[in-house]
Amino acid sequence: MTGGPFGTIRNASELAHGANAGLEIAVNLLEPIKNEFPILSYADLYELAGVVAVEVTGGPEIAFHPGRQDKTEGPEEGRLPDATKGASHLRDVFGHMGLGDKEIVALSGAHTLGRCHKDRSGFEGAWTENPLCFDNSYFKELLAGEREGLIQLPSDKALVEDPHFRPYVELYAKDEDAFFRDYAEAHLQLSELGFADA
Ligand code: HEM
Repeated sequence: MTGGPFGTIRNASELAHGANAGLEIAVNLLEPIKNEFPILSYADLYELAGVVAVEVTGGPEIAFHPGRQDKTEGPEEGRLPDATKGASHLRDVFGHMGLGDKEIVALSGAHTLGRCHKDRSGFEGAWTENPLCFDNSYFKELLAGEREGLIQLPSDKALVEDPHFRPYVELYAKDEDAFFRDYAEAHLQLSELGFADA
């Protein structure tokens, strides 16, 4: 199992990875908070920002345990998922982080928030009608199929097309509590990769 949050996204070299386009905006927004609370490591600060973002937009509470140590060297480019690829690629990338089918589908539900930008990923548009609200609408849209004005990436569509992913999409579309429970667990797991058992 490899990877984990070590705060290295603060480095210009990692921000320059294609899959991180646009993330310098979030990194820069967090810098004044780091200056005010230097006791927080960058790794803890970025993870805390993630759980707060999910919570304030209406999503589940996610446990947060501080204590991550920052590293100086980031990962090599090419470890993040490629939106133009399908199920086996997703299993490969997330498998290296110890995450399985349920976690892949649940975590993809974070696309209930935000949108794609042509000048960053090459894709354009939001996944849901209300991209500032964390709910299960991403899964409802996936099952309803593509429609004008909203986006579905090839990697999103893989979740409805793959017979092992699809049952989770169906479950989360009809049962938001199940989505919130599995999302919170998977997010916690991802946020504590490589972090001593707390
Ligand atoms: C399953 C594999 C995934 C792929 C291929 C993928 C790909 C992408 C792409 C291409 C964008 C658009 C970037 C842009 O143009 O600005 C995006 C945005 C986003 N992704 Fe993912 N993603 C994946 C998983 C995740 C996960 C696991 C999370 C969080 C738990 C996540 C959270 C987000 C959010 C919140 C945005 C919106 C950013 C914004 O509004 O600027 N994604 N993703």
